[in-house]
Amino acid sequence: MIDLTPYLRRGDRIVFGQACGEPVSLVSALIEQGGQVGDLSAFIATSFSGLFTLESADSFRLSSMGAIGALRSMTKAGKLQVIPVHVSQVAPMIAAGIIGCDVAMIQLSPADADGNHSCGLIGDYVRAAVDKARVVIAEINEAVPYVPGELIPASAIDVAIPVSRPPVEVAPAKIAATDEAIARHCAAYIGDGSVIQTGVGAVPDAILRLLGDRRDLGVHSGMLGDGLVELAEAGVLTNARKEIDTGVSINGALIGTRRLYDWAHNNPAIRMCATSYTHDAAVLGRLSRLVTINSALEVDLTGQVNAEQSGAAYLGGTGGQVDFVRAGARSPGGCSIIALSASAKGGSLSKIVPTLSGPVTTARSDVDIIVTEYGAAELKGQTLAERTRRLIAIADPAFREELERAAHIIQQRGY
Ligand SMILES: CC(=O)SCCNC(=O)CCNC(=O)[C@H](O)C(C)(C)COP(=O)(O)OP(=O)(O)OC[C@H]1O[C@@H](n2cnc3c(N)ncnc32)[C@H](O)[C@@H]1OP(=O)(O)O
Repeated sequence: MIDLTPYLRRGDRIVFGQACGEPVSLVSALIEQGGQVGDLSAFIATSFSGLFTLESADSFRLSSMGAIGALRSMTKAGKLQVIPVHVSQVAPMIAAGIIGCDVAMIQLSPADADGNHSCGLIGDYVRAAVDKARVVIAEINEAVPYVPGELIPASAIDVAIPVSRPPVEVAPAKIAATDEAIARHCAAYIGDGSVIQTGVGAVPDAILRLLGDRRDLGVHSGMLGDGLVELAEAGVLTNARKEIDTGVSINGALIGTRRLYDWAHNNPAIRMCATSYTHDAAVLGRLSRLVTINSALEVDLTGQVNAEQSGAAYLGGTGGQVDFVRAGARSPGGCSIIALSASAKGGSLSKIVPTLSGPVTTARSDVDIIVTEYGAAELKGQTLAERTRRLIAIADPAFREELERAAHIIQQRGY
């Protein structure tokens, strides 16, 4: 195991590459050795490695922009502090020193003939961390694909650690009947030439499976999963009609399995980008027919969306939701969809609620379309009363009467 202590100072603030770009060897070493250095803090946006546990939290203080993946249990135990921030703002905050970055710990592909390493599986805030850090420690993993796009020159790396081990993989989620029903309603908004932004998981995968008969789909997304490979191989994903990056799928994170990583290796049809490109309003504003699809925990009867907390429990995150909701809703011929199941906890809890139990992630003035397994509620430009009617129509039938009663009280009282 690499000895990190010569490179670290007491009180250092560390930024880790995230998701499947997590530098597993470096994180493991820091968990072992952090206590010897003392007073360390670290930021990571999401983690699927399983390395962050309640015990590992003793080595350094951890913060994140949400409670995604394995980070959820740490948030619950008070071992992880959440910074509410749009994905588009993480890199600028690192650059400005608001999210401290004395040390960048990242995972990269082997270098090309020009001495440049590909960011491989994660673009997003890696470059910002490299530019800001006093020390850049990079795990050079020969199992990481060389994905065209965001490159880090060898000269920017202070400590290069060669490793050879499979990078973190996230297996495709199991698709349930509810996911399929949600996907059908979402897919109705995706036509020939649409440009898709979506996350990874059961609903996005179910949507992609329904698009086999579309022509010339495009992608401009914060992340891509295995589901995209099939569409690309079937000739459906051509990016041919995009106004910018024609012929190329734009993304900031590959979250999937070896199948996706092999497909992306040296593939000119995909570009790994920083969030300053994937989530930037000016870039997104140049795309027509952009359909953005994100998820949530709750939606209230006026269309306010909560993707972060259920009561005191932090379960999700702000993510790129607002960046993409605004972009989709403004894109000519495009739209933005918030897709969620109508109920949680085995049907015992409605996700369409009179009042949110947590914060507003997407404002009702930004919201466009809400989809559940019972249909789509188009809210943009609708009055509060009409929104309430449309949202109750897509709520779980078991809760509709209760929601009608609550709506009546809200309407008498005034919204
Ligand atoms: C690489 C990058 O770009 S980083 C950006 C990462 N993305 C984000 O941060 C986006 C933020 N969004 C999210 O975190 C997710 O989409 C969520 C949390 C909003 C929804 O996640 P999903 O997994 O689709 O929701 P799902 O319905 O499966 O519920 C997840 C859990 O929350 C619980 N839950 C969901 N809704 C509710 C609710 N209204 N009340 C209570 N609990 C709820 C579920 O029971 C489930 O719990 P379990 O895991 O113990 O079974």
